[in-house]
Amino acid sequence: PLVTSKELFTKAYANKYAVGAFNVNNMEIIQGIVSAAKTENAPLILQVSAGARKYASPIYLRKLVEAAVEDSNLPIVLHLDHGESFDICKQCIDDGFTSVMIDASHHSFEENISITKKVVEYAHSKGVVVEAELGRLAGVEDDVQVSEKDAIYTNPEQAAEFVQKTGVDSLAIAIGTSHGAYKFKGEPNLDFERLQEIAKLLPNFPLVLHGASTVLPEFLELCNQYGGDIPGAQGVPEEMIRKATQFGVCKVNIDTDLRLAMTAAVRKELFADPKNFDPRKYLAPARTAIEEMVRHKIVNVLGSDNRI
Ligand SMILES: O=C(COP(=O)(O)O)NO
Ligand SMILES: [Ca+2]
Ligand code: NA
Ligand SMILES: [Zn+2]
Repeated sequence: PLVTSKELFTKAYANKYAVGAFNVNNMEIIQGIVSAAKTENAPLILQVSAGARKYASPIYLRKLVEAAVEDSNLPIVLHLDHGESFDICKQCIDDGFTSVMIDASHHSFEENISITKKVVEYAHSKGVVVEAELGRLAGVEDDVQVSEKDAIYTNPEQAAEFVQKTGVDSLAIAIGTSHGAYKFKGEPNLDFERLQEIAKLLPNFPLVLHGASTVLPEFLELCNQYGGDIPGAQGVPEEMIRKATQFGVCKVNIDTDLRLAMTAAVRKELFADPKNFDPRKYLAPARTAIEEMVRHKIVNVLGSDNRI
């Protein structure tokens, strides 16, 4: 069924695992993710960004997710990723989303609180849960560009005050991750002391990790082997994500690893069969690549297998 993340996060927190939140843009991506979760008996968050709504149009994504729920019978959350305003959050809530993120983290602390509070009031009146963000990730999130200097890590005391004043259901934090395929200049590292401090001040409160793709080398190499040009990309090592799930992180956002898996499979297939012009011939392997990658994440990184 279509569910909110409330119970999913309560169980994830108690058992120290995280629920995968995967960005979706089309049918094959959704099918790949959902079949992986079905195989592994894992709860699932399918998240839609503003860019995805523009690309596929809201109604197609909504209906595709409805089909996924009906076909898989999994507990699935339909979540708005990086909602930029109260209006888009309201629109998605009215459209049947069970969870929305209001990302007002680039505003002042006070402004972030007031916008988030407004979304929480409306969402809760409709039985929908809210994710907000405090702190700034660098990197690219569709059309949200944050430069390195503006990236500010989450302040633990501010996080506690923010949650108390807004009534938000989960909080995306900045501890060193960033969006996209170029996450670290030097060695990858996350501020685990900061994470533990936030978790200590917000016991039993679900934290969200954005920019959590690993940029899996196998797909990076395949992309570059078959005509891609993605030099020097690197993500968050999987053991760091696993570690984060031990300190209150209940939702892990993954988009870039999906993109790389799909692109690698398509590039490889197009090279393999130059005579082919049936899209199904390169979209089916792409779907399978996504399915296998998501199964790997569920079992080896998130720990959300057999949690239904
Ligand atoms: O945070 C993300 C995705 O992050 P990645 O680019 O690391 O997949 N979406 O909101
Ligand atoms: Ca933000
Ligand atoms: Na989100
Ligand atoms: Zn994000």
